[in-house]
Amino acid sequence: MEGREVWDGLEGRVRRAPLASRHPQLPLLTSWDPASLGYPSGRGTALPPACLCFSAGQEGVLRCHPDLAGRELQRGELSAESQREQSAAGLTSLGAAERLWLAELNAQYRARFGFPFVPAARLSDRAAVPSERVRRLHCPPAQELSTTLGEVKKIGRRRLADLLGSHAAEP
Ligand SMILES: NC(=O)N[C@H]1NC(=O)NC1=O
Repeated sequence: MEGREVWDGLEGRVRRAPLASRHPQLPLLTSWDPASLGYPSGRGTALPPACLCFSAGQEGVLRCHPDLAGRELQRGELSAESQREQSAAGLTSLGAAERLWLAELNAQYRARFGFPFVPAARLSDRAAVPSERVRRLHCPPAQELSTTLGEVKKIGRRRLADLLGSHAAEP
């Protein structure tokens, strides 16, 4: 199957599926590897709209992500996917003190790097999130950008696997 056909087959589902909170296709498209889903690889460039999102820049992709246990969660504005992921990490049931502490860490992180702290929440938990954030706060910016893009790929891969009912999300 050609990449174009793969895209045509997926497009309807992708358009309907919010794979990021505010910009539906971004994490999916940053992470889409046809081979991981059993499609032929090496055809990525045949997925035309897929690359357009990069015009926003890599940091732009990261800024689409809501803070963990942040304002969107408090206001009930998370996408169903983010809600599930943050819930899986135990972040939807924090006490007020813990929430305030995380908000402070979020703010410090964003002030240093210019984008939100993004871990794949489904692979983390309530204890690991703050300690990982403290650790990453001290990383060099270029390394942190690369780490964060890697996390976005993990999020997108898992959301896509959910969407397709696939178990091809590892790692
Ligand atoms: N900031 C951040 O990591 N947001 C997210 N991560 C994740 O797995 N789901 C999110 O909403």
